Amino acid sequence: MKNYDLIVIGSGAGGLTATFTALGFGKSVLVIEKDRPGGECTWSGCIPSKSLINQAKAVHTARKFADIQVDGASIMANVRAVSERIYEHETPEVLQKAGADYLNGEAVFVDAHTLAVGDQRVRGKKIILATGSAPLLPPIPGLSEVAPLTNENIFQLEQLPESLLILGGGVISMELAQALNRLGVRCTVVEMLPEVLGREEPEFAALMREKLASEGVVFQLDTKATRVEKTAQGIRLHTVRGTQESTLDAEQILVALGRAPNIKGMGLDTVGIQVDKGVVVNKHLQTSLPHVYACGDVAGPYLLSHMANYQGKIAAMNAVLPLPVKRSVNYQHVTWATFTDPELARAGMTETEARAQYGDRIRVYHYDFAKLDRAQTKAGDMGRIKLITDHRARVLGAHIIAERAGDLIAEVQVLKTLGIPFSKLQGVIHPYPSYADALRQLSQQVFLDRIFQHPVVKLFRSGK
Ligand SMILES: Cc1cc2nc3c(=O)[nH]c(=O)nc-3n(C[C@H](O)[C@H](O)[C@H](O)COP(=O)(O)OP(=O)(O)OC[C@H]3O[C@@H](n4cnc5c(N)ncnc54)[C@H](O)[C@@H]3O)c2cc1C
Ligand SMILES: NC(=O)c1ccc[n+]([C@@H]2O[C@H](COP(=O)([O-])OP(=O)(O)OC[C@H]3O[C@@H](n4cnc5c(N)ncnc54)[C@H](O)[C@@H]3O)[C@@H](O)[C@H]2O)c1
Repeated sequence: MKNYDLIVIGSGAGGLTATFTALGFGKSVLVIEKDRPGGECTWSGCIPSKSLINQAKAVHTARKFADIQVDGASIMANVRAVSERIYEHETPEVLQKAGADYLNGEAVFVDAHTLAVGDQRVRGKKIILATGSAPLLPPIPGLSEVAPLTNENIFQLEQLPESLLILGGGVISMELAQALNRLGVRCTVVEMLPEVLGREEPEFAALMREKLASEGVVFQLDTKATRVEKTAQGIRLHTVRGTQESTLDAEQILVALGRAPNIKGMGLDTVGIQVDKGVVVNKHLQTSLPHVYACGDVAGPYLLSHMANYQGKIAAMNAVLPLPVKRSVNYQHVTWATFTDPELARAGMTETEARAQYGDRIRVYHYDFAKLDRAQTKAGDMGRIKLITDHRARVLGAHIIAERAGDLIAEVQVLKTLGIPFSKLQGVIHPYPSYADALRQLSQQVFLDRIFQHPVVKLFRSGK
């Protein structure tokens, strides 16, 4: 039986990063993958969704100037072609060329160090679980019988449906509802909470919903799905809102209700690896078996590609380096973006979270892109920034809804992570007319506020 320094189970964002990190330290690494390398990001997540979003945005823009007919089949073929292009950098051959061994199959624990892959047995001094997550399918009567769409099969569609019910008003729902609606699919979003995008600053989530609604997406908020059935035309969803029952009809239904960790059939219980919402890990990403680590969606808490990368690197270093002190994860500076149009990006806390922690000493600033020349050059370009700082202008939270918000947040993220007061940005030259200049303009506001908040200036002004 072959013995490895490290066995990585799963080759998505987390597993690939862990593999290349361990290889970089000259360790022997085996990657076990049941499907193709690349994982959700490449095949059924970030990449195909962003490709669909980009094409839908092009169609939406073109429609302002001409009568455009959408060819759903070629759009979906393009989506798949983009995934194949990304995959070229992640194939088993690429992994083997970098020095890893590769086994195709499902890994099952035989004992704490031994894994079975079909008939083969392999042994690892250390093991990393990077098996990701799958769409959560709640036990709504009739749902599994109608073979619903999920992120795992929607990008394989050859044709776009005429109409689509989307269960859940989270990130997947908002990104896909807008894109598909722009491509001519009538979308209805059913969300059980009073507002969509529950992880966002509430006023920005509302702005995003209003934007999508203005484009034609229908929202049923505060609404629970109770039953699903097949009809001659497609799908009928039974819902309840308070005490009011009703039905919604569409050609197909997409389930986007959150995720469940991929752990089934791996024998985790036989070797004593604890599982709660996901695989339970400590701050060093060790599971309840200290030589077994976990990273990415299977562990959480942030189900994001860049967080899987971040954790994958730390898990691999802790697993293979004989250092006396292990590295710890630090979630103080997490950021993410929702790639709707406009994009919605967040770094750090909401205002409510910041107030709960810092009380009324926080400062809150707002910026409207109506003041930004660049935004004015594009009709209908809406945008807002909400910035929350401590009394020394250090960023506690930032929320941007705007064109390129996912990129703009990176500048805020640098200041936040390095502890640089936001007011310092006012002295940094920015290109004109750029979207990023909005941040410089906002920093002038923060800079002036700092001056006016200074006790001496306050005293002087109160004496006037
Ligand atoms: C529609 C959609 C859009 C998204 N967009 C974004 C985005 O824009 N930005 C972002 O940051 N995140 C996005 N995400 C989230 C992102 O895709 C995930 O957080 C990320 O892919 C998780 O990486 P991972 O390595 O943990 O798992 P995965 O990428 O899921 O990889 C797990 C791998 O393990 C394999 N595997 C599972 N079980 C076994 C087993 N027993 N044996 C062997 N192999 C196994 C699987 O086949 C898979 O290849 C999106 C998700 C979805 C669904
Ligand atoms: N741009 C990005 O970074 C990006 C894009 C897509 C997905 N993702 C990741 O994928 C993960 C999964 O996305 P998701 O959209 O499936 O989950 P989500 O957690 O974002 O949203 C699920 C939504 O479904 C609602 N819901 C749950 N049960 C319901 C029910 N029975 N009836 C009606 N509504 C119900 C929830 O209230 C919630 O709003 C996210 O956590 C995110 O991290 C990230």
